[in-house]
Amino acid sequence: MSTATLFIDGTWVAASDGGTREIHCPADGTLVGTVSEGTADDAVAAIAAARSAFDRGEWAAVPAPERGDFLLKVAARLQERKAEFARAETLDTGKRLVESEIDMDDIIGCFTYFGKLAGQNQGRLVDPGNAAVVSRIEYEPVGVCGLISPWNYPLLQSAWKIAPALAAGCTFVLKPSELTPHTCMLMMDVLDELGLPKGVANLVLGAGATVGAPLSEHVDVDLVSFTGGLETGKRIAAAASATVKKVALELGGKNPNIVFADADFDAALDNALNAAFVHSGQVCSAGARLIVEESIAERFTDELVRRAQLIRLGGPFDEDAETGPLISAAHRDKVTAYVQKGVAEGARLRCGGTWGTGDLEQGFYYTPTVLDQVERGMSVVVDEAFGPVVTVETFTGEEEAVAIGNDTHYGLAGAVWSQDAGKSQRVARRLRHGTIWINDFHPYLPQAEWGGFGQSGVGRELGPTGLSEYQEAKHIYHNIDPQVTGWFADRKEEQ
Ligand SMILES: NC(=O)c1ccc[n+]([C@@H]2O[C@H](COP(=O)([O-])OP(=O)(O)OC[C@H]3O[C@@H](n4cnc5c(N)ncnc54)[C@H](O)[C@@H]3O)[C@@H](O)[C@H]2O)c1
Ligand SMILES: C[N+](C)(C)CC=O
Repeated sequence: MSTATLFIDGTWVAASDGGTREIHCPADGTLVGTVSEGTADDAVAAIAAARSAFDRGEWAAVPAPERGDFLLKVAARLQERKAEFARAETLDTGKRLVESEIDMDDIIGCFTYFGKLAGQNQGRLVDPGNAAVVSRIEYEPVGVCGLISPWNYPLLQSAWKIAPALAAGCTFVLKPSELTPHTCMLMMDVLDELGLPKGVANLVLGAGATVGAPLSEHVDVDLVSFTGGLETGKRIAAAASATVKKVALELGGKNPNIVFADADFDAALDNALNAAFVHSGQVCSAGARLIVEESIAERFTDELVRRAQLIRLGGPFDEDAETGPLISAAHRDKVTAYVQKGVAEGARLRCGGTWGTGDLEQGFYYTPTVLDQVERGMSVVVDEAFGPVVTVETFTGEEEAVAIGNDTHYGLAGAVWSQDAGKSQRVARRLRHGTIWINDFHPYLPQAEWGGFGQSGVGRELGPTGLSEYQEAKHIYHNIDPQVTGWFADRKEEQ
């Protein structure tokens, strides 16, 4: 691709200062491509294009069912180009090709879901209790949206924003992570080739503080929807408050995976590995906090450690590999320091805690890590690792399981493993997290809301609420038989 990789007002342009950035595959350091490194001026130009397109009203005026049809065409085109997209995602992130293919299926499912939902909510009539009044609620697009996404699921997390924004009739400026831009560029290509009016979809690339910040600060942006880390989320919410923007935040998690003694042992164990180590733990909902009932804890942990040591690390196209690298050297340093701090605080390192060796030295591999003998309050129990690190805590009985599972400032997701349906349901209801799986881990559905309690975020993506985030409810109250109210007397005779 050329370095004209910003998409502003329907045109591919280079950064205004000619800046570029090389993207390297984290699995082996190979050069994937060179893209434009946008400036703050580029972000402001993209906002202006989105504002002008919104104010012209072309996209919002398209009837909602037809906007939905457009999303269904996007889904069909993504299906046709699935292999190209999956390969690009894998090269940018280092994740296994099969994972990128699964992500593509989820992305296609997301566009299909919002495509069908778009035409379904045409407002509602309200009974005003007065025969002379027609009162109705209409849902209008919120306006210009700033969409900021992370590197772990670059297109998927962007799709969760793009699809409902377009369904609602909004215009947007998308800013993906500077580390993983390629699939978002391909997405703009699809939207453009399918004829989305110019200025409706805009893409800026570059560092968060430079091209991301204007999306939360600029007065012409009506909503900022952000997925990423807690500290960045706080900065975005604070910046957005100056113009009272709507803010949607999808942040991190420290997600409890609670295993009762009466769980199906093999299924719980296998899923505990998935929960913690899929995508090398770079998943917001990773089950990084394993909480096991005391009576089975030793056997469960021993087996977890044995199995974790068998996990095969490797590059995205290595068919024997089961999980891949971390995203960058800087991130691997962060995970390394995180584990070292935990050990210094008293956690016992049962396995992992090392970098990949041999061929893996070309990439940013970190071995699956299990820490036990941890205490509530230790940094490894409180903070998100966002790497292949799981801590093991123990409990006795339901009360303690719930207390430990809720002992976090986050509240994104969690799981309960038990063959006692009543107990699982009771515990699930009491856990303060946005998603609870019972006897499963990780599935998410486009038709089910996703988001966090506590400091895991504000608002919801997916499901009907995921569309409402991009809409304003307007009440139109029509008095068809206006009368003089007589509230203020007409004192003509006194004048
Ligand atoms: N809740 C969810 O659904 C969900 C999903 C995926 C990832 N996450 C979270 O994302 C985090 C990992 O992603 P990350 O490292 O890319 O996060 P990050 O916060 O570092 O970056 C996310 C995005 O924000 C941009 N950004 C950084 N500073 C900015 C600023 N000042 N203004 C505007 N934009 C700015 C970045 O360039 C990037 O595009 C983890 O904490 C993970 O849990 C959450
Ligand atoms: C939301 N999810 C699970 C797809 C990705 C989180 O990092």
